[in-house]
Amino acid sequence: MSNEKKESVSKSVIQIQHVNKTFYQGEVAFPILNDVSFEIAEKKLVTLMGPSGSGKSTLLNILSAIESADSGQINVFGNKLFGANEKELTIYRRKTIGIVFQFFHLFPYLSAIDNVSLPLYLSGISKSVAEAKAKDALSLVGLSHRIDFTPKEMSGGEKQRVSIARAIVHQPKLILADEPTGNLDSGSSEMVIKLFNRCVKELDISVFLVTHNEQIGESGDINLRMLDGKIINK
Ligand SMILES: Nc1ncnc2c1ncn2[C@@H]1O[C@H](COP(=O)(O)OP(=O)(O)OP(=O)(O)O)[C@@H](O)[C@H]1O
Repeated sequence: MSNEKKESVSKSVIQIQHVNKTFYQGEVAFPILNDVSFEIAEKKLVTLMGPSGSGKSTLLNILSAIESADSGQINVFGNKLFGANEKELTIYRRKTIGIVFQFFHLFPYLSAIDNVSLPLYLSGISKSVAEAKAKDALSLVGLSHRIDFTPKEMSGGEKQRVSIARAIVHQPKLILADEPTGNLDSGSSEMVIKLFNRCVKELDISVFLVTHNEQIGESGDINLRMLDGKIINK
């Protein structure tokens, strides 16, 4: 192996090798991921585009440890997901990743600061420390003036910024986002993408996002394309 090759492998923080996933309806098999392999270096904004049904969310759900692969190797920041037990996956979800959803998944009757601090609090951090960290995260996404507002009192863009604050509050290594701008107007979408770029450049958090938006899909450091359960560019 050349030095150059060694260097690129050692700096890869997402390594996916020969991943397969099939869903079944009764006896009928639907292969969704077909021998997916790729590697991503650290501190990158990665976009993933592809036609509806091509397997993007399935791949993201596997990286999020929401779904498991049928076979293959999945190594994310040193966490080997394939074959990991539930305890290891819980620690991975708590420490290594933050998730951002298209429809925010915030508690509608809790304030922004409670939405962001709750996961920390539930993981055993004291309420005062959790709230201090949540305030910092909300300040980072430009919502210091909205910490006591509930999602019901916020715009879509503000709600997505709260969910980004929740995703970064525990200082994860990787944000996984499924259509994070799919429910937003163009101004709010731009702000969300700018925030993700700041996560990469200022906080050293990698971002892996699925999008249907061509412009966003071209704007990453790495722009992957999926077709029929395969990554067709790397
Ligand atoms: N839990 C499941 N059980 C059965 N089939 C599933 C399951 N999850 C996804 N599928 C099927 O797998 C295929 C790929 O779904 P997936 O959500 O990964 O595609 P996608 O590329 O993200 O599509 P979209 O852009 O429409 O969100 C679809 O045909 C879907 O119906």
